[in-house]
Amino acid sequence: MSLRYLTAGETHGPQLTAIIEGLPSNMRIDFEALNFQLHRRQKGYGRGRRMQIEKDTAQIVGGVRHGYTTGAPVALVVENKDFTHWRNIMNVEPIEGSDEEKRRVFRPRPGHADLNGGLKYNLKDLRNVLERSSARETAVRVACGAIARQFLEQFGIKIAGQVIRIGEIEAPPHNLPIDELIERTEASSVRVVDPETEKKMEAYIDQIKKEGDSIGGIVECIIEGLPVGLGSHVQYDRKLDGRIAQGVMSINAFKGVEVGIGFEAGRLRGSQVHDEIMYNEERGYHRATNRLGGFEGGMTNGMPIVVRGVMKPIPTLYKPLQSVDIDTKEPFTAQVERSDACAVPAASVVMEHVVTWEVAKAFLEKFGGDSMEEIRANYENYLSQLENY
Ligand SMILES: Cc1cc2nc3c(=O)[nH]c(=O)nc-3n(C[C@H](O)[C@H](O)[C@H](O)COP(=O)(O)O)c2cc1C
Ligand SMILES: C=C(O[C@@H]1CC(C(=O)O)=C[C@@H](OP(=O)(O)O)[C@H]1O)C(=O)O
Repeated sequence: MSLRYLTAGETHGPQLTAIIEGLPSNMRIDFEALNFQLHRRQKGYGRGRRMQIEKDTAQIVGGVRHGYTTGAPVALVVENKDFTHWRNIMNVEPIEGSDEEKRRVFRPRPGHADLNGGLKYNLKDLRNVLERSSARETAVRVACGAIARQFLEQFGIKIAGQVIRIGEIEAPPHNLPIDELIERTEASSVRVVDPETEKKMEAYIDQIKKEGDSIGGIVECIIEGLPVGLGSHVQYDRKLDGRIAQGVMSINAFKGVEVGIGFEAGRLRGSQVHDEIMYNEERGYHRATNRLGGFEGGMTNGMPIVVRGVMKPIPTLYKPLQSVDIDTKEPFTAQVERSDACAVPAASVVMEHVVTWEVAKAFLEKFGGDSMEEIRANYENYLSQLENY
């Protein structure tokens, strides 16, 4: 059985819930490290008032005893502190009351799931769509990814993320080692390494917000320390780069994904793109460059994985866009819900964990076992196979 999870819960409901299946037994869970990742997702310049209300922590309610997994499904919940303000609106019982009291949404917001979901599920209160389509759900996706991260870290694998662009402001390229990249982006309000860029991005977000507008950007995830051969060329749905792309595209507001130099590969010649193969005693097989972002044939090639995703601007604007009232069919401006102006730094943390999840899943498929001990033995055996190749 491969690693998988499902989530449930509404953005203004009592909590978000996730069930993870397929984790091995005897894996230590570091609760502090888990909550640190949730905290990282909440930070970031440009977020709205909701993030001041929430104090995300994951409570594990199944599958872990005395700090170690048992091999049973792991269940976890993240509370919505904001629920206290929405208790009546979100009530599962039928309630009397006007549309206003129920906060019924009937003017769909362009760029959101509102209208498509209303039509598809035959829901006349679009709140029944937006409650679930909200990116609030990414809190538990990060929690699941944070557990996957702890699993991979036990094999010396390191994961970093950074913001590459917010609107017109691009972060200058750098060649920092991964530990320094992690340290520098952690200290930045917009998850960049360069303090000058940080200042520019903050001022830019302030300006966009003042104009009642929103802005998107580009984020990058890097994973180092992976062995050759995660994923497979033999079947379309085993190609790990393909699975990562699906994961990234499933994040709210993500409109594109690229691996390594990505779309740039359409402009360059073969001699400028492919990574030449080298060998020496110390490193074994390796590549002179890493333009293909750690993948050939849907498999890892031992170089760091480099994945980028593009996030569109937040759809809810304080100067709302044209829409239609679903009762009267009259033109109207869309309903304004409280909103972020820019969530690109937060989205970079989400993307890290989504990519990490796919990598952990592929790792378990390759070295699968029911306990950490069994997986470690399989892993070491494979490493010696590689060494003797
Ligand atoms: C971390 C994060 C925070 C977000 N915050 C908001 C927000 O405050 N307001 C909003 O309108 N959209 C926000 N979004 C984007 C919407 O959730 C998303 O655009 C919407 O659900 C429609 O999905 P789609 O853009 O993938 O088609 C956020 C997305 C992410 C990843
Ligand atoms: C709650 C989160 O993000 C939310 C994502 C979101 C959306 O439409 O996607 C809309 C906003 O929700 P609200 O209308 O309650 O302010 C964001 O705050 C979160 O990231 O935890």
